[in-house]
Amino acid sequence: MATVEGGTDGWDENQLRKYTFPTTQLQRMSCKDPRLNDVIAREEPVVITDCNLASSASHWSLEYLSSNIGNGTFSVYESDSHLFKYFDEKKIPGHKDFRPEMRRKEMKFNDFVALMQNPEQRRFYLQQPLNDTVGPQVVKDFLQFNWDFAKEQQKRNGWGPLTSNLLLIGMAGNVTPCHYDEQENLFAQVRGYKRVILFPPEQFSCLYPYPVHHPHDRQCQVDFENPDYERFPLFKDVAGQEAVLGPGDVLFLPMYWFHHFESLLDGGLTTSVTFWYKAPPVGKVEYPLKPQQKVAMMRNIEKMITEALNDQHEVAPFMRNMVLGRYTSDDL
Ligand SMILES: O=C(O)CCC(=O)C(=O)O
Ligand SMILES: [Fe+2]
Repeated sequence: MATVEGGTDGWDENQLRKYTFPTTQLQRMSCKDPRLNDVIAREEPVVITDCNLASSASHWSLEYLSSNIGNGTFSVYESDSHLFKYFDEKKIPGHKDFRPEMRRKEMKFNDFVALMQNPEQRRFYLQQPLNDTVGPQVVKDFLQFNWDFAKEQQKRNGWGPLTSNLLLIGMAGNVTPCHYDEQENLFAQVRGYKRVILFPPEQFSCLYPYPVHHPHDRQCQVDFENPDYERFPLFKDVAGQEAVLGPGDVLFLPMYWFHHFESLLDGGLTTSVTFWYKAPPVGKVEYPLKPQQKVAMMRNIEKMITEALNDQHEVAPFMRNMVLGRYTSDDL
């Protein structure tokens, strides 16, 4: 089989894309480190280096998967560029002029393998939740994930149920642009190297997520490769935390943290598996509110206004009327 697979023997700086904003290194910690539980409890991101969460999948090459993953269908995105900017298909009908930059195709795993071997300059990204169509060997690997570790974190932190394990197989250089999700995530890097850049929920105003009614809800509007500082002036103040995740690394990605992922340039394929958990139930509210609670509040208020107006074109003027000149300075 052609050597499109990612390696295991490291990476160098030239494989990272270049951006304008500063970053610091994200903390890395052993799962035996007594500080780890407190870090996760404080909802701080961390790279866990040795918890073997999905190590039983480390042999998931294309060849192995094509023989063992079964005959189910897989969602494979094709993009016009290296950017795979997610959109919510349910929100397109209200946005007649919306033209997604990527398309979803449903195919058998072997069709994806064929595309990987002869991509003809095209860009693809497989993103499919693991389900019960997988073959018995893959079920065995799945059962050997370190569920003890995952369940311990779920219990300790009061997370809700596991909702899905998304299998991601991406081509070198693919980018998932900056967005936030509404679930807790243990993100297991299985094969190849992926860089992640994170921004805390307090940087909401620097990152300018789309309106909630837009198909790109939860995604940042700012183009990291060519920021428009006139439209998005506070992007000048953004500062990230970054890490390169290699095989065996697990990122704890707290809910509402903004994240950008890139499969390293010239690094071959990358394979990752997410462990997404529902948020803990809302307990007793304590003040001051946490930044992520404020982001959740803004979403809820925006949703309520959008629903009540029943016409998304009315949302922007309504919000401007409410805020501009009345809440634009701290003096009043
Ligand atoms: O790995 C990627 O490209 C995107 C992953 C992601 O956005 C997530 O796990 O929430
Ligand atoms: Fe995400």
